[in-house]
Amino acid sequence: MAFFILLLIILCFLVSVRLFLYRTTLIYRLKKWGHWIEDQIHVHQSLKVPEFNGNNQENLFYRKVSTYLNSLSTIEDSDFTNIISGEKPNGIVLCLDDDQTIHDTFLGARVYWTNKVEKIEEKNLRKKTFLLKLKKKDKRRILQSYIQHIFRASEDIESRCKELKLYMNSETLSGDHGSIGRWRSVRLSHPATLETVAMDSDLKKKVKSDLEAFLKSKQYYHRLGRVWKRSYLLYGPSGTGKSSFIAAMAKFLSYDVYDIDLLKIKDDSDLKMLLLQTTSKSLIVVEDLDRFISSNSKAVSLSGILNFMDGILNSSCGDEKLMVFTMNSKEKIDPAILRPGRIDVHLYFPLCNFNSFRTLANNCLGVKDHKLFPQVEEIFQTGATMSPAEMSELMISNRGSPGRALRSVITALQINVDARVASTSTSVGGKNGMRLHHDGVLAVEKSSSLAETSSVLVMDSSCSVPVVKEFQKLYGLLRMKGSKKIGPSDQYSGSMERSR
Ligand SMILES: Nc1ncnc2c1ncn2[C@@H]1O[C@H](COP(=O)(O)OP(=O)(O)OP(=O)(O)O)[C@@H](O)[C@H]1O
Ligand SMILES: [Mg+2]
Repeated sequence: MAFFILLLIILCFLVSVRLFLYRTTLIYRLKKWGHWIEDQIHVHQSLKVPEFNGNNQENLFYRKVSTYLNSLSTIEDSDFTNIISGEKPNGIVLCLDDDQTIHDTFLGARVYWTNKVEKIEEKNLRKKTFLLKLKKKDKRRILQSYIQHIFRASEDIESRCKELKLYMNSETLSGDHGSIGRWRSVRLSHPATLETVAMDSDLKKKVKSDLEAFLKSKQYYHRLGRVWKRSYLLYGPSGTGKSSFIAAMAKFLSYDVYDIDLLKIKDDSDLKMLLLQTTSKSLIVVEDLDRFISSNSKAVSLSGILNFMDGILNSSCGDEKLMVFTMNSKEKIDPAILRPGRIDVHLYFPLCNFNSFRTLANNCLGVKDHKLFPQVEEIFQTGATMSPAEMSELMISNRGSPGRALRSVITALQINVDARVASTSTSVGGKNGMRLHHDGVLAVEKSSSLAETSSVLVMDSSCSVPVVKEFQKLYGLLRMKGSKKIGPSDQYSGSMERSR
């Protein structure tokens, strides 16, 4: 009997010790000391994974390690860490703090990762490196397969929750000799998709299949000894969807976007440095190239731009890149810029026609057909037109009533016709077409007419100024009416975010 009582007392004691250990930090401290003692008796080796390599190119392995470490459960159990908001609403993501160390185990070996950050105050830069520390005896056994494991795990995570990024280049700081960390990124949140951009449906199909063919042709490009890249020129009047189309292409391909602001570039070598830091599977965008060229900026030379377009520079930092240039007009552009090989696909973005009107009516008003459609079609046949941006603005501000929205479109088109009739400018009628270039490259060219019509509308001040004024009056009127019915809480700015 006494034996059983003794056993019970011992059991109770052990349970209370266990409870005590687990309810306090004691067990945690004991484990930590155990690991510390073990670490002291082993020889360790350290390996650095810097963010940039010697040529200031981004080290792709650094990004993989970052994705991998931020997904480890040990980051959750660490003493402290950073919490940032994730892509999903109310979602959070944990990420390592500066100089924070966490551990990982692989094939029974314990390794340590430290997020080393060196601040260079005068250049306002942060030099980042991941430091891997592991036992020398484990190195030969696990290192190769551990690195493979990191690649596989990070690719898996990236494909599961790929969040597209929009990178923008920042100003060069005076005295800055490198371009480390000049790209600033935000989440690509532009809502446009290839489905929502109003565009001729055959053309959209051709662009889609061109993009898909590009994705599949890695072997082909390599066999030809060519850099795996493709260049698009998107040109057309303002507000016709060029920037929206870039965002749509990025989403379709699942590519990040690097939006290069040439005005923030110091010289040709600065442009080269920035390009070296772009990653593969990305869209490299230069908006309003015509405006930059006509500004006669001395910072970037024509040969700097041509080299960039040739993709020579990019070949050293991984390929699978799509370059996109936008222009309002390519008329005054040096033909060297536009030659095949530099620009593979020319895509013209026209002002609205009846088909694009139908797509916009469906997108903005949810209306596939309406009794006012024949009237709209008739007025388009007289040569009236306006940009999709203006048309969608009218529809969105009157979205409470499709009938009112369509009437406002008819009135705006009528104003446009009247202004054109009043104008002394002459324009020729016709249609836009798409054609295949002699080298088999898909090209959509503005053929004579509507393109001419649009250039008269956009560029001839004698008619565009009254049109703009009339539109402003009309928008004002419609907004007032709209706001009375819809109410202030339902106001909508009507303009989509630009992809910059
Ligand atoms: N083809 C289109 N289909 C759908 N929406 C369009 C289209 N064109 C323009 N829009 C709408 O008009 C707005 C402006 O378009 P966007 O910025 O893409 O035009 P852009 O051609 O890049 O103009 P800019 O030459 O002035 O930069 C966007 O919010 C977009 O919703
Ligand atoms: Mg634009």
